[in-house]
Formats: sequence, structure tokens, C-alpha cells
Amino acid sequence: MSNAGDPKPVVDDAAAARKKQQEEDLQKAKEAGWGEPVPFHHAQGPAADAGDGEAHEAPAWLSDAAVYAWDDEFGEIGEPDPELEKTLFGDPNQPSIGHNIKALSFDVDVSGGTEGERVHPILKFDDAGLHPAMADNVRLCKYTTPTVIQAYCIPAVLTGHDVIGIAQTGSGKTAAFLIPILSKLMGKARQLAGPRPKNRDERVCAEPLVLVVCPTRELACQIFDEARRLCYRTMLRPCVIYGGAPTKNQREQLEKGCDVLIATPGRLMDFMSNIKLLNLSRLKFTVIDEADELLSEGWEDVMDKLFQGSSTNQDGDHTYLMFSATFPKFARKLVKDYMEEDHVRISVGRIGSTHQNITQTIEWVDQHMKNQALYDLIMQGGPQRTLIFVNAKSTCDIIDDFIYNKGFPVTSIHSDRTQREREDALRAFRTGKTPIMVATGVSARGLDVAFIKHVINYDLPSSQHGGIDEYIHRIGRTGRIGNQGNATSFYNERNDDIGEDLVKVLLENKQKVPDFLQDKMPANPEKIEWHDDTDDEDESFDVGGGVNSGFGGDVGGFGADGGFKADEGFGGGFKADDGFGGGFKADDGFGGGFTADDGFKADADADNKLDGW
Ligand SMILES: Nc1ncnc2c1ncn2[C@@H]1O[C@H](COP(=O)(O)OP(=O)(O)OP(=O)(O)O)[C@@H](O)[C@H]1O
Repeated sequence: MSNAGDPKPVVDDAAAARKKQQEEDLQKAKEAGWGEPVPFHHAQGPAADAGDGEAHEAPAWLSDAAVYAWDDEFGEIGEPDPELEKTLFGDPNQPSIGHNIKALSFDVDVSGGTEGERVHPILKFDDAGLHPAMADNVRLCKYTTPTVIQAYCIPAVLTGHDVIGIAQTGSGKTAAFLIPILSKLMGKARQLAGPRPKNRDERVCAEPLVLVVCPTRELACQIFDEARRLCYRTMLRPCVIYGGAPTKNQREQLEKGCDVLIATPGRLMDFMSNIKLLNLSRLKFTVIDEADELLSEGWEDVMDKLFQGSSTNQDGDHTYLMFSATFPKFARKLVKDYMEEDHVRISVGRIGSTHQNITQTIEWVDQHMKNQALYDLIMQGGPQRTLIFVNAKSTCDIIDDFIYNKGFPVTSIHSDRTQREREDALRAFRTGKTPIMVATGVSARGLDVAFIKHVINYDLPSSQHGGIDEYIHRIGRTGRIGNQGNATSFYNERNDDIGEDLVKVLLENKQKVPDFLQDKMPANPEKIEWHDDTDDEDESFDVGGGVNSGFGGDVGGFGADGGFKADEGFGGGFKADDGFGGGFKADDGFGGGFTADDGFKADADADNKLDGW
């Protein structure tokens, strides 16, 4: 009997052709120097395939990462712990400063503060008057020279001011607030801190002295990581709480005592509702990182609670600090409601600006040609840590699949993934096991991964979803802390809404404006006028009697008008940013099958609906 008309062989043929194509693609990717695609087996349990070559038998939640521990016999500073020291400071995946740190040396605008006082920027960490233990930790972190925001922020915090710090992505804002805060508390920890458990079974209520709030879980873990290093031997115990991960682990950490708490807002609100678990009455410092995001719509209740809540410390000595790379006008207005009248605002460069360490390329790519263009770009770039941004979770899954099937080692992250999957994906990306990661825009905020050489905007952010500020945060994942990076964005008629702002950013950073964007050129390219969302000031921000007085004068060694020119101090002795290592392990096919959705932020986790992603 004939098989004519039976569709089966056609299917088989198609499957065989697909398989052949995949094998060819895999071969091509290999020849281009990429390692093998890496499948994930989340079903095997927590971090079973985390990418660091180590077995993870116990749940490896980032909140359980080791922190310095001591017993009561120690004095003000703990004894060295060589094992922990190696873990904290010897991580080869920790970002290191690049040669071109000078590109972050913009003019600095310092305003506000107390009349007659001025902020004296520091040229060296040794000049900052840091507590010796803190100075040691800064050295162990290999921070040889303060970045510009650190040069101003450290003395401003040490002299007791509320601070708003605005500086480009990857310019060291986290250390700019952690170093002075922790240094100020050093030596006072015993006197100020809450009770500690007297034995292994005792549990205490966490009464932190410092609270750092940030919008995403991954950012919280990252800040916690930096706090773990800077708290080493200080007798200050850091903890992190964030949505998605089991509350049990985080609760147990808090019950061991907590001096520095890093939190996402949803989980913080949850824990704050249990006064036996968390009490903020001892708080001396509240830091809001990515402040413009947290001041945006949807977070008002949390902010009100943090700044006016009955359980937070109302002492006169409570310091508030806010940081971001972008600070639109609406956020600047809101700040007025929260901060002390004499707060100091330090902005490095134009608010919302980027820097020339990132080479920006805008390519016209028709919607239906994006996959091909992406493939070509990845092949051209060769093996390097590459972060691809898309605008929807569904696209994130599809592009992950596409790249995987083209034979590249890729992972992806978005808010429909479980926290376990998110932590695994990020770890695999960080360690270089999967040097390509696809992400929705929300991961733009704050992510600090070493050696990201290329950011690709497969989709450009629309003006309704963050627009040019979102673009700045996204491309800021590369070219961090003096390293060079590339950012390529696919542009077509759908992106016309951010075309003009894009051109201004390109001009400002001396980047090539492509022909298809020439009609978006500002009237006077030499003197770009920004919309109110970027740098123009308004009277509502200029509070207090000290506006522009006392600060910004000729500050020793920094040149007139407060501009931090930084001709010396930076440079020599830093490890150069080096390329991606390669060498990936092979395994079998990709699991796939993720649910899709779209939208940018604020997934409704049962336990933490405010924690973005
Ligand atoms: N003085 C310094 N010298 C060398 N490296 C530093 C210094 N200060 C901070 N770093 C490192 O630079 C990296 C970027 O810092 P950080 O994440 O705080 O930047 P950021 O300004 O907050 O960026 P973003 O706006 O993107 O969140 C971190 O890995 C940090 O450890």
C-alpha cells in the first residue's frame, strides 16, 4: 500500500531539516568561539545548575550568604577571618575598575546644605577620616581612589547631611553611601545596636540602624553583597529581605540580629507588620536607592510609611539619603516633601546623562528582521558577555529560545520566573556560564555584572515605559566604573517617540547620529535643550538658605566652580577590564515552556506585590 498522502514523512522531513539546521548553527557558533548552550534544570531543585561549578545541596538563597560573625569576646573590631575574607574579596567575577575612569569626571553641582558650610571633596580615601576598619575594607575591596560621587558624598554624609546623590550608571553610588554610613557607626555599634542572641537558640527582634530600600530583588542582593564586604570586622551585621524567596530563611537571619537591613519594599512592609520580628525605632540612616523609581506612581504608600511611619525613628539625627542615575522632575518635587530643608544635593554631570565609555550605535532594523539582525550581531561580536533587552516577557522567552536554538549559551530573566530561576539565571550570567542573558527592561536598574561588553536593545523602551531614562539605565549595564562597553539599539518607525531624546543623548556623548535620525536633530546641536524631565531646575527644589552658597567654590585641588576635573588620582594601578573567558560546558537540550505575558514591572507576587520585575 502506498503511503502517498500520509503527512508523517513530511513532518519527519521538516524535523530532520530543523535538526540539521540546528547542528549547523551550533557548529557555526562554536567556530565563532562561543561555548555550548547550557540547559537549565530548575526542576532538579535549588541552584542545581547554578553555573559556578559547585554543588549546591542546601538552598542557596542569596540572603543566606555568609557574613562576618563574632562572639562577645571581640572588641570594637573583629579578628580577621581568612576564609571569609577570601570569599568576600577574592571573587574573580567582582567588577574591577577600568582604565577610563576619567570619563566619569563631570562637573559637579552641589547645592543646598547649611549656609556657610561647604562640602570638601576627598581626593583619596585616606583623606576621608574613615574609621581604620572601614579604610581596611575599602582597601580589601581594591577601591584605590574615590569616584566623583564618592568624593563628594562621603564627606557630606560624614558631616551629617541628608543627601540626594545623582550620578551616572556604574559610578559607585552604592559605596558612596555605605562607606560613610558604616564608618560613622563604627565604634558605636555596641552602644547603638539592638540586642544580640546570647546563645544559638535565642532569637531577637531585628532593630537595624541602617535601612536601604531598593526596587528590585536582584539589586537588594547586590547591595547586600557590597554591605557584606564593607561590614567585614565592623561588628555591624547586614541582612537582606526580598520577595520571592522563602520568608523562613530571611526571618532566621533577622533573628540573629541585624544592624544594616537591605530590603525591597513589599517584603519590608510584610516584615514591618510584625513588630516582634522587625522594629525600626533605632534607625539612624534610611537610604532610598533608585529613588526616582521608588518615588514613581505605585510606591507612594511605602514611601510615606518609611518617611513618616510611626515605627520609624523620629530623632533629629535620622539621616535620609536618596540615589539614582536619573531624577525626573516629578521625583525631584516629591523629594521636597521627604527630606530635611538643609539637605545637600550632589549631581555629577547632567541629571539623567550617560558617559562616553559606552559606544552607542543605533541601527535601523525592521520589526520582522530583528531576529536575523540579533543573530548577526552576536556572531560579529564573538564571545563576550552580552545583555539583550526586550519590552515584554513573552518576547524574552521567545528570544531566549531563538538564541538557544542558534547554538549560543543563553539564559533569561523576567518577573514570571520564580525567584529560584531568577537567582540561578543571574548567577549563570555572572559567572560566565551563560554569557548571554535576555531580560525585560526592569533588570536595567542597578544590575552590576562584571565584563558586560555589549548591551543590545532588541526593543527600545517606549516613552510610556521609561523612555530615555530607561534607555540610560539599560545601556548603563555596560561601560561601568571606567570600563569600555558597546550598546546597540534596533530602531524602526515604532520608536519614533523617543527618537528626539535619543539623538540628544548621542550628541551629548559625541556618538554618531545615523542618517535615519537626522530629521530629529535639535535646532541647535551645539546647545541642546532638555525637557523638564532631565536637567532643568525649578524653584521647588532649591530649598533652604544655602542654595549654591558655601558649596561649589574653589575647592582645594578640584579646580574652580566645584568641577571635579580629576586629572590625577585616577588612573595607574587599576586592573584593566578584560574580555570574557569562554569555555562552556555542553549538555542536552533546552527546557523551554515558560509562560508569557507582557509589561515592564510590578508583578503581583503573592507575598510581595510591590517588588518590581
Ligand atoms: N572607588 C571605587 N573603585 C573601584 N571600584 C569601585 C569603586 N566604587 C565602586 N566600585 C565598584 O563599581 C561597581 C559599580 O558600582 P555601583 O553598582 O555602586 O554603581 P552605581 O553608580 O550604583 O550604578 P547604577 O546607577 O547602574 O546602579 C561595583 O562593582 C563597585 O564594587
